[in-house]
Amino acid sequence: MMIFEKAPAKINLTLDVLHKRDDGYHEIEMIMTSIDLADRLTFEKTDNQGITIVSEKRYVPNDQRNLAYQGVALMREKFGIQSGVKITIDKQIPVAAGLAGGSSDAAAALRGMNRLFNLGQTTEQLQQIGEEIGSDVPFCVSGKTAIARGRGEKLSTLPSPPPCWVVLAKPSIGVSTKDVYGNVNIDQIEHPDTESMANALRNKDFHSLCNHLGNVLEPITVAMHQEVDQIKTFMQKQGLEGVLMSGSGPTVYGLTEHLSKAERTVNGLRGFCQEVYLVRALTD
Ligand SMILES: C[C@@](CO)(OP(=O)(O)O)[C@H](O)COP(=O)(O)OP(=O)(O)OC[C@H]1O[C@@H](n2ccc(N)nc2=O)[C@H](O)[C@@H]1O
Ligand SMILES: Nc1ncnc2c1ncn2[C@@H]1O[C@H](COP(=O)(O)OP(=O)(O)O)[C@@H](O)[C@H]1O
Repeated sequence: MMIFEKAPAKINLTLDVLHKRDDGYHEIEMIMTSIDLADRLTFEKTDNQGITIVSEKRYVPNDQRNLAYQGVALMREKFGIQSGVKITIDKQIPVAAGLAGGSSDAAAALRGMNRLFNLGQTTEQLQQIGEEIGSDVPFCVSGKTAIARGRGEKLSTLPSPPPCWVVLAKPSIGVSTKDVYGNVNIDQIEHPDTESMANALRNKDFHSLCNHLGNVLEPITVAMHQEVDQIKTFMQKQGLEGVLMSGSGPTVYGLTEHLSKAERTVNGLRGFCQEVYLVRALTD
């Protein structure tokens, strides 16, 4: 039997840092939403006892560094599963981009193992297991739209955005999430208005949504990499209604209701940025 799981990317509509915790992590409050850009994974039992990863993309790790591998390994350990598992990953989400591609693959692995071995775990139970792998994994188990607190693992669902186009551009630079959080200066933060964003979603108000986008990590990543600002400025000049960096970056996204505007922006971005995508927000 082969199990198929789709693993969508996320973008941050808001990301606020509240304070630094004693465990070294930051207490955050953020609204995330899934987008129609997804990896595709399959899971099947094998006769040997190991975990095998097959991917056409050479930059996807094929051992325990892979978050999907970690998801399968954790489920095998928790439920005493002896059988080997083969994972295939059709990687579509750019890596180390602020789009939670690895976390979404890990979440797909938890769902996939649950189905492959009939483990009967609820979404909440899988989210709890996901916490052990990474802060974004619990959200990715169910995806859609949610506000996340704590380290990112305490979730409440929200209505998804009204239909819109999402233009994504990832400059070819590497950003370390650890370094970005390390440069947060709590006293100088301009906090996003998270409650107004939640209301914009409840009211399906696209313009209010665009006006309340905010990410406190954005100025930190911009200070390290001016390419991020260059993309932001370009998207704004093209008239995209809301423009923001996702997560710790470096991917920048722009939102619009108008396909022609989105396509024009994509064509322009391709002149100076290699990784550009045009997708839709996932609606309820
Ligand atoms: C910024 C966000 C927003 O969604 O996403 P991405 O940019 O990765 O998409 C997340 O908070 C990224 O969480 P995640 O990718 O799981 O980070 P982890 O590997 O758990 O942590 C990497 C490092 O970042 C710092 N870290 C992470 C999360 C957090 N709430 N506070 C922190 O201080 C810690 O120093 C940690 O060692
Ligand atoms: N299945 C996977 N897909 C992508 N990256 C992975 C995966 N497993 C582990 N990684 C590693 O995780 C790191 C973060 O990748 P990713 O989750 O794409 O970034 P982000 O959290 O910024 O969106 C990268 O260094 C990558 O090598």
